[in-house]
Amino acid sequence: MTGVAIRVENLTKRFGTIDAVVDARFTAESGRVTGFLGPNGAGKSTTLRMLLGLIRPDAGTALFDGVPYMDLPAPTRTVGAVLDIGSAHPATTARAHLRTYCVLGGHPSERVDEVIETVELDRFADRRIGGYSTGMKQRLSLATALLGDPDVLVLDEPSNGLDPSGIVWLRTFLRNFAAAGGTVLISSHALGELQNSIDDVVLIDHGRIAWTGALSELTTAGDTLEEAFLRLTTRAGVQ
Ligand SMILES: Nc1ncnc2c1ncn2[C@@H]1O[C@H](COP(=O)(O)OP(=O)(O)OP(=O)(O)O)[C@@H](O)[C@H]1O
Repeated sequence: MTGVAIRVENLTKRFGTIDAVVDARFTAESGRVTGFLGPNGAGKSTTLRMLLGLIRPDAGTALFDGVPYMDLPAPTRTVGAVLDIGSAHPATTARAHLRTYCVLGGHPSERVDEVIETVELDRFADRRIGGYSTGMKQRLSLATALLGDPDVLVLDEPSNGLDPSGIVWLRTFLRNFAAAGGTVLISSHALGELQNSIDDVVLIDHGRIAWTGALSELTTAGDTLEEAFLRLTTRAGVQ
């Protein structure tokens, strides 16, 4: 992998009277797993959506190796994203879904079988997605993100619905992805699990970045990630 850092500078988004994200700055480095944490309504999804060009910021930039997502020459080869597991058509199979996205992304057709194997979806690949459990949908979403063999993964709550073995599998997968030089930005509320999975922390609260740095610095005082999170965030994140 080529080592693509994510740099967010002064990112700002307002919805009517709600300051969803205010002047956010942080980086996610290659070779590291960065946890993007914050209470409900803190601005995580809004930030990730701006990062991926799904909504336009009022101000600021989000760059992948210096380039906005929309200007990347082959975005799905640079960034694999999992934001919404509900978008696949229920009547189609995982294999057909992946074939469609493979063609759309201009990726070699062998990638379909490869990603099915990577996310261990082999047994379910020819079943209709409508009958999938949440965990199976999560694996399919990740498989879709991996089709372009990207350098960066941007994942919103990827462990939701995974069973314990799925959680261990995801943690190992993300650690190996980063060890190979990949960049991972992962949003989650599963703090106990994240403590075992991440290197760096970006904490957002009420739309503002409350803390960034290495997990080891955040927990130097013997705090768990959960204790540090509760110390640094206000009780009710929802605005
Ligand atoms: N399309 C929208 N229109 C109006 N308000 C929005 C919109 N999207 C987000 N918001 C508001 O912006 C704020 C930040 O929401 P966001 O979804 O980014 O938070 P979050 O940190 O991802 O929350 P959660 O952990 O609950 O998923 C919230 O107050 C939310 O209600």
